[in-house]
Amino acid sequence: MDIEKVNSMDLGEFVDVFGNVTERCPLIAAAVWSQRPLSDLEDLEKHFFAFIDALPQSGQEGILRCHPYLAGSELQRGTLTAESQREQSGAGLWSLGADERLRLAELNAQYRARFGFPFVLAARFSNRTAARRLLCPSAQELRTALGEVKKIGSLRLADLLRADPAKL
Ligand SMILES: NC(=O)N[C@H]1NC(=O)NC1=O
Repeated sequence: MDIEKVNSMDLGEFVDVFGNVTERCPLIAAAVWSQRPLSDLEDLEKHFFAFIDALPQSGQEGILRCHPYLAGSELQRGTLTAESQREQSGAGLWSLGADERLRLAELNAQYRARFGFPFVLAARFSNRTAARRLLCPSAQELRTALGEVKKIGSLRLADLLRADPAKL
């Protein structure tokens, strides 16, 4: 997909295509649409991130709260968004053993209790040092978690832009 195609989309089409670049936050895509014409694909990503950065803390925490738990019940039930399902399954979270699933559920619960939003990690870049984030000061952790939201968004945008426009 090229930038001319992106700039030619009406609001409905744009939100259909880009509405889940930030998980369950189509409002961000709607806001980016009103910034057209976009100069290039980098500009598109920049507007998503600028919107997130400009939100008050309550809005930034709201974005994090729209994310599903990693390896949570939604993954088991198959009720995640298509993107999350792909990312979490691809990172092996679907096939965790019972012990690992329990350990992750405990970490998710501890993290949620400490920070007030779910633990967010770009699962496709996952590594096992992530549990250390539980020990971070809250302001630092909010920045880290939003950085993960942006990594997830970049990967989702890259997938969409690689996609054949004829299939969109
Ligand atoms: N909680 C959380 O990090 N969720 C996610 N991360 C990711 O890469 N896909 C998700 O659904």
